[in-house]
Amino acid sequence: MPSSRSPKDFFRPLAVGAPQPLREIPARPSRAIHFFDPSNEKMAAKVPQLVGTVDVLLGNLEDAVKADNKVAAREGLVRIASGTDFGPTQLWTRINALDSPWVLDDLTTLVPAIGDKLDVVMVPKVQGAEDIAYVDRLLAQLEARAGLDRPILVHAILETARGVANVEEICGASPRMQGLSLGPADLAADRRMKTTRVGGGHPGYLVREDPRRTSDGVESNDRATYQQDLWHYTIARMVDACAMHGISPYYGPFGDIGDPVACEDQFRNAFLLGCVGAWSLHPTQIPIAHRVFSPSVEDIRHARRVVAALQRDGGDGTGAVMLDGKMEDDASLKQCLVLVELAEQLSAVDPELKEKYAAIEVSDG
Ligand SMILES: CCC(=O)SCCNC(=O)CCNC(=O)[C@H](O)C(C)(C)COP(=O)(O)OP(=O)(O)OC[C@H]1O[C@@H](n2cnc3c(N)ncnc32)[C@H](O)[C@@H]1OP(=O)(O)O
Ligand SMILES: O=CC(=O)O
Ligand SMILES: [Mg+2]
Repeated sequence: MPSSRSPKDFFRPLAVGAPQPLREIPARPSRAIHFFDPSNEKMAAKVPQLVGTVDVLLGNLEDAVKADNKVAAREGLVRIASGTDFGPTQLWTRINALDSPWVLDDLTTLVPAIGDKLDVVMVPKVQGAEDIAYVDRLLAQLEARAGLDRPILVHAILETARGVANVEEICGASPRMQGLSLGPADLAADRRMKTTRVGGGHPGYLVREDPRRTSDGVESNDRATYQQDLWHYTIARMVDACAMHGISPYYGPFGDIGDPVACEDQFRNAFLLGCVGAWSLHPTQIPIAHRVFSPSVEDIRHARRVVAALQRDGGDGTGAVMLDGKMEDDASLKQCLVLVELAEQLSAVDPELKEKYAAIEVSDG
């Protein structure tokens, strides 16, 4: 709960006539948040065919859209959203930064025109709870004027040092908060990190094995090195802050479009640490994110076996059992239930996965 609003006011609409804030953020699958530039005709033309093949389509208005194209991008998004039936696919937008000359027009144009279709507004370069409070109030006023019956949710990008320092208060700043994404490119610049890439690792960020002496006492130069994850600390902080506030963490962009293997590794690290999805910048990154952020058949088989073992013969999930030589108890059951519930949510939107998960046979023992 943020300190700026008293608990009794936290779930009150911030404008007369605005929709009632949600008490719980619905866990809708969002394995890939696919970015497109609505001012780019080729990309825009691809949007209708991407509907149904990706969990989230995001019309990007901020970085990567040329300053001269900001108005065209905003208008393009209104046109695309008005003319497209998004079916099961969510529609998000990334507005311009709060100190930019475009953001006010972004919100005052989009909410009346397509507010009924917009699920989430992504806000870049969020520094603290005050940024979320500003967007929260403005959205409430615009929703009230537009007569919307459900609140538009807010997603913040974690891409400034101050934002990272304030991550907990950002997550708890509004009942609209849906999630956070790591923004490694802006964050690296803001922190004055000495990297030049958009996400991913760096060969210089490593640990080296200790020197080894051969039997005749000579030091071997053959020392293994292990590249480390530059983003581990920030992702871990983000995951904890999001879990504490019941919202979702995401890895952001992976700029090396031509390296799907490293992209998959970076996404998987985020998945294992607790993230629910990542950004896709190019159509080739959509299947990578969908694959990584969907638990494997093997993991679901194991998870169901643990659940079955602890609930066998009317068991209530407490106590300890042995399965394949390993101890399973209340805590491992909870981990397995995370995967089982995720498989159920994904089955509701992905018929191929539904079939795969449904075909899993769980053996006894
Ligand atoms: C770094 C911090 C951040 O803020 S990251 C988020 C902001 N950046 C973005 O949103 C970038 C989005 N992606 C892009 O601009 C492009 O994919 C980039 C990376 C420039 C590559 O484009 P391009 O050289 O055209 O790729 P390509 O020739 O392989 O494209 C093949 C066909 O696919 C299309 N395409 C490309 N990207 C998208 C996309 N994101 N969504 C929909 N369609 C896309 C291309 O237009 C091209 O189409 P066609 O086959 O020629 O008709
Ligand atoms: O907006 C994303 C980033 O990495 O910067
Ligand atoms: Mg950024």
